[in-house]
Amino acid sequence: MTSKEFLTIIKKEANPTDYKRYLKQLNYKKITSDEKLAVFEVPNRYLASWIKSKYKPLIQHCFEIYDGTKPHIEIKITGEKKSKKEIISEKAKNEATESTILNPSYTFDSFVVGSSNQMAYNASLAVSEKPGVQYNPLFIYGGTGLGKTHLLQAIGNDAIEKGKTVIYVTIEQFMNDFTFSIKNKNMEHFRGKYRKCDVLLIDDIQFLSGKEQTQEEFFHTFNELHNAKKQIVMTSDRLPSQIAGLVDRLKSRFEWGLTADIQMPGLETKIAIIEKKSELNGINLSREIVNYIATNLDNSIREIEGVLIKLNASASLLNQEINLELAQSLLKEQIREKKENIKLPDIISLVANELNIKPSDIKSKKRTATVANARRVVIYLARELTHNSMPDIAKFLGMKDHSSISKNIQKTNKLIETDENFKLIIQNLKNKIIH
Ligand SMILES: Nc1ncnc2c1ncn2[C@@H]1O[C@H](COP(=O)(O)OP(=O)(O)OP(=O)(O)O)[C@@H](O)[C@H]1O
Repeated sequence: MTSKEFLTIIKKEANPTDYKRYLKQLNYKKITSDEKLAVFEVPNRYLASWIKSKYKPLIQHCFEIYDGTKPHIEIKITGEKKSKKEIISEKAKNEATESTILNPSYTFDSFVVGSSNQMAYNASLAVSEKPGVQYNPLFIYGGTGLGKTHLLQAIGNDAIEKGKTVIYVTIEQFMNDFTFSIKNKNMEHFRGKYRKCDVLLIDDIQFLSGKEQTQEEFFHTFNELHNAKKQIVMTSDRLPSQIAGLVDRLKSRFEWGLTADIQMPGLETKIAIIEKKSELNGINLSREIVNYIATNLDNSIREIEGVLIKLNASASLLNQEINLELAQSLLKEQIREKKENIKLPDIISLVANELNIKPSDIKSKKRTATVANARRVVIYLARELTHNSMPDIAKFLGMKDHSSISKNIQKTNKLIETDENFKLIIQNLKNKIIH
């Protein structure tokens, strides 16, 4: 993203007066190669601290919707130079202390409800009306980019308005905060912070997997809050029982309250979301374009949002109206680029990693149920997400001919229709490869 593109995006998202007076002066410099830190410059210290306190989440949101990254934001003063050591220690401190930064646009009002997310929405609303009373903990799960964080933060925004103390963190931030506190012998502060809030919101809890010490600490945090009837809400890309490397006592606790899933919405809800998002961003789209986007994108709402922003940015950079041709060419280009970037070995390593087998097993002659299943998933994803032909895929996997590829795909399609859990696994893998 260029600095100009960034300004076009944030202009649509921010309050117009704030944009004109302050945000326009943001100069986007670069994102680090690991996509973890985006650097901006502004002319003075006052502006830097104002933007940091008020607009950091929205700036992050712009990255998220534009290209699916979620970097930390650093705002430097033009011409100011910091030593590498200073930058690293600042980043560690930020990671450790950043919490309760909620995106103000993630509210219940801006969330479109349909059958795919009705239960999660109703449960979130009930929790925010009476925290700690019903559904404790609430565990929201589903594929990436389908609105879990949106609902989680809507609960937070609502609870803050009601005067509650809210902590929102990703489990990664909780972990960083924990290790930072151990290192600095500041556990009392850490425990005081997490065990004294009214509402604890934890995003992406699946990353607790395998982190034994953090699980132990989180177990005590959980118990303390639960005993005190404080609300806990977590999100995850899978059910607690499917998080490998999570101790049983946490698995069972996560299912004490309510688990509610979010699925990819059907066509009507997708249309309503596109209409809502374009209205919120002041983007004018004809019904024809809305339908076109809704029927052609079915991976995640984040992807749809990204397309809307890109469409708007291209129209404004080209100084033309948004029309169907522009939408078609943008989508075609996006699909082509994606397919070119996805390689068969990447699919194999991701599937192997997610399904807990060795990548070499997939190309081997092994026929155990786990390996055969993983191979089938690889074949399906390779066909869906790359330009490779069936003979290409067969050759790559060392299989006899393309008829076995086609049989595998038929079997996978059947499983997707009949097995909800399998469908979720496929959807998750697809999203992980695409984003
Ligand atoms: N039903 C909805 N109504 C309005 N906006 C939605 C809805 N579902 C998703 N979105 C939007 O889609 C974007 C992605 O959603 P969100 O970040 O909440 O996804 P997620 O499920 O938490 O994904 P991840 O697991 O990758 O973190 C957000 O900008 C959110 O506002």
